[in-house]
Amino acid sequence: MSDAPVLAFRGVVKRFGSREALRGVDLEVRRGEIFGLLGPDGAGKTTLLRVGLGLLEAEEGETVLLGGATRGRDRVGYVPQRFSLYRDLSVRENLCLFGALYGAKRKIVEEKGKEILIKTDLWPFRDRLADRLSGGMKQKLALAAGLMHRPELLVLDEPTTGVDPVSRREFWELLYALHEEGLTVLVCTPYMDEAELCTRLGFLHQGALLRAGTGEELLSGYPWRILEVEMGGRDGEVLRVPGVREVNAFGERYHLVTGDPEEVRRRLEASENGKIRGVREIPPTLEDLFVHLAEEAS
Ligand SMILES: Nc1ncnc2c1ncn2[C@@H]1O[C@H](COP(=O)(O)OP(=O)(O)OP(=O)(O)O)[C@@H](O)[C@H]1O
Repeated sequence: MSDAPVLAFRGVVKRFGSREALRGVDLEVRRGEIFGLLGPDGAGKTTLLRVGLGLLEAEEGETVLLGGATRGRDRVGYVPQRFSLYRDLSVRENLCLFGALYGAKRKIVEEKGKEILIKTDLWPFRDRLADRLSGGMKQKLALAAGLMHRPELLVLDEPTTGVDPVSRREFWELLYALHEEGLTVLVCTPYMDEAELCTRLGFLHQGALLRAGTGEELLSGYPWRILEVEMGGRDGEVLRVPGVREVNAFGERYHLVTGDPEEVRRRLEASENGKIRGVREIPPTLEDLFVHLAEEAS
């Protein structure tokens, strides 16, 4: 049964009153992957994780955690979105508390805590109050707490939201190191750059899973081509020549979505717009794909 999914959702529907937060989600998270659940605020990511962990009950469908093992939840580490640690306890005290909650003996808890604090580079800060840690360190401590009972599956809800870029990178390096050691990871994020770090991805939009697959698989299904235009100034409107389906701004660079880049390039050149500094075709990104899927679904 080793290739049975670690977590499976089948036709899951979750309603809050008349609002359908999950609309028939089918998804499998397999052992050994870093599965990234992507979607904007309100897409249903947190709800899906909670249903998967049995913290919320779905109205329809089923979820199977670790093949339906009894006490399966004890084999999962959950790092919720909001900081869930005790601010008036030190880093080490927080970890010991989490370890004790899982019933391990004090000596084992302390040894395990030390090992995890070293692994997460928090050992030098072990006596600092949790409240006095930076945002990035708080998130690492929340992660450390989620590891205290040696889970097989680690579930993280937007762990790097509001964390600075350097700490975000460090956090992902840590996730990779844990993954190398055999941990399966399910992480949800609104950040497209983090999507590229996952081994497989699912796009959630208004409670529906639009697609799942590796980045490569997903991008191979993108039906359009992208022209990137460098502009001297911000004026995307002048780029709406015939043949352009969409204009997306990235600062002073614009991505034009089109089925015919050669024709659009000719038209832009013929327009003799002095602000256009350069036009080149680039491969579509996951962000281009997600915008496309979201529009198609709306
Ligand atoms: N306890 C609740 N009661 C009522 N509505 C809820 C509840 N929890 C979530 N919702 C609604 O369900 C939808 C999905 O919310 P969810 O928190 O799962 O989204 P999300 O993708 O995790 O976004 P965010 O990043 O904002 O948390 C939203 O419309 C939200 O308002």
